[in-house]
Amino acid sequence: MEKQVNEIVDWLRQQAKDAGLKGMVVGVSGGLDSAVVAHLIKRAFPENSLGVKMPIQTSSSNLDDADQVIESCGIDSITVDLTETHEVMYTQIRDRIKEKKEFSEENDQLAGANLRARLRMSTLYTIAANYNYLVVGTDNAAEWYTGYFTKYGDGGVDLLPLVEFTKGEVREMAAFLGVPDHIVNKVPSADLWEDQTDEAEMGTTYATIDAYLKGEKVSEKDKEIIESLHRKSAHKRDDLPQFHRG
Ligand SMILES: Nc1ncnc2c1ncn2[C@@H]1O[C@H](COP(=O)(O)OP(=O)(O)OC[C@H]2O[C@@H]([n+]3cccc(C(=O)O)c3)[C@H](O)[C@@H]2O)[C@@H](O)[C@H]1O
Ligand SMILES: Nc1ncnc2c1ncn2[C@@H]1O[C@H](COP(=O)(O)OP(=O)(O)OP(=O)(O)O)[C@@H](O)[C@H]1O
Ligand SMILES: [Mg+2]
Repeated sequence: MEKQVNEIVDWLRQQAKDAGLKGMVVGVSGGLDSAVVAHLIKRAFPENSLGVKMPIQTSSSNLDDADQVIESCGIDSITVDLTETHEVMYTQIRDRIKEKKEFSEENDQLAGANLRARLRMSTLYTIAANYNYLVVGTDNAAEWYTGYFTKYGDGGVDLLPLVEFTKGEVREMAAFLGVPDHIVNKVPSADLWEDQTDEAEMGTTYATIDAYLKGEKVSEKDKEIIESLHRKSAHKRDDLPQFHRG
């Protein structure tokens, strides 16, 4: 694992150099993937890395976990509470749609959830612009393949250092880097609504997606779920946006 970590750290430094920028910023949720990225950017840029906590009705236990991640790698940090921003913005948007009597109860939860991810993206880019930093994303191979991220939200980043690593490999990397044990073993959650878990929403497990990506055999049903998620999210991985060419 040391070799992979050193390679990523070198790559991060090279990316900053190529961009003519000084360092990197990441959102720290208290989850596994951002814990690993926070450790990696702190290693790459000890004096020019920043972890940003951006609670939106976030539980105190996730906030504690984010603090523990920050402490475990010693990264400089900042907190921008977006709870009120989200509330004001989403209420206003919903009210205008409701006036037209076109509000969808069915789509409400996901629409509000994706707005959370996009407010965090805007916050990270605003901070990056101040510090002359790049914005680092946390997607791993399983999330990228299945499109389990918000387009222009947590998917709206400059670099994806973990995109070739399975969730299991990210977990191993976390243990190697000294991420606290209970975060290494935490149930993955996008934390976009109460009790959300990635695996319940996707309808399959990370272990299964990891196995599939490594070319191992998985059940026909799991294969169908994974391939369907992959197909439906192709637009998120393609060159963006699609151009009309006459
Ligand atoms: N074929 C197509 N060509 C071009 N664009 C297309 C399209 N189909 C949809 N779209 C556009 O994409 C939008 C839908 O995509 P998107 O907005 O991303 O939304 P969607 O994929 O529906 O939802 C995001 C998913 O990612 C999960 N997520 C989000 C954030 C963080 C995490 C996490 O793990 O932490 C997980 C979240 O729980 C949810 O399952 C549509 O509203 C439409 O604008
Ligand atoms: N409350 C938050 N504060 C700061 N950043 C956040 C917050 N919630 C989500 N993010 C950002 O969105 C990214 C996507 O969330 P995701 O849940 O996939 O990753 P994670 O929480 O780091 O790990 P896991 O998938 O194991 O929960 C996070 O890695 C983080 O960069
Ligand atoms: Mg999470």
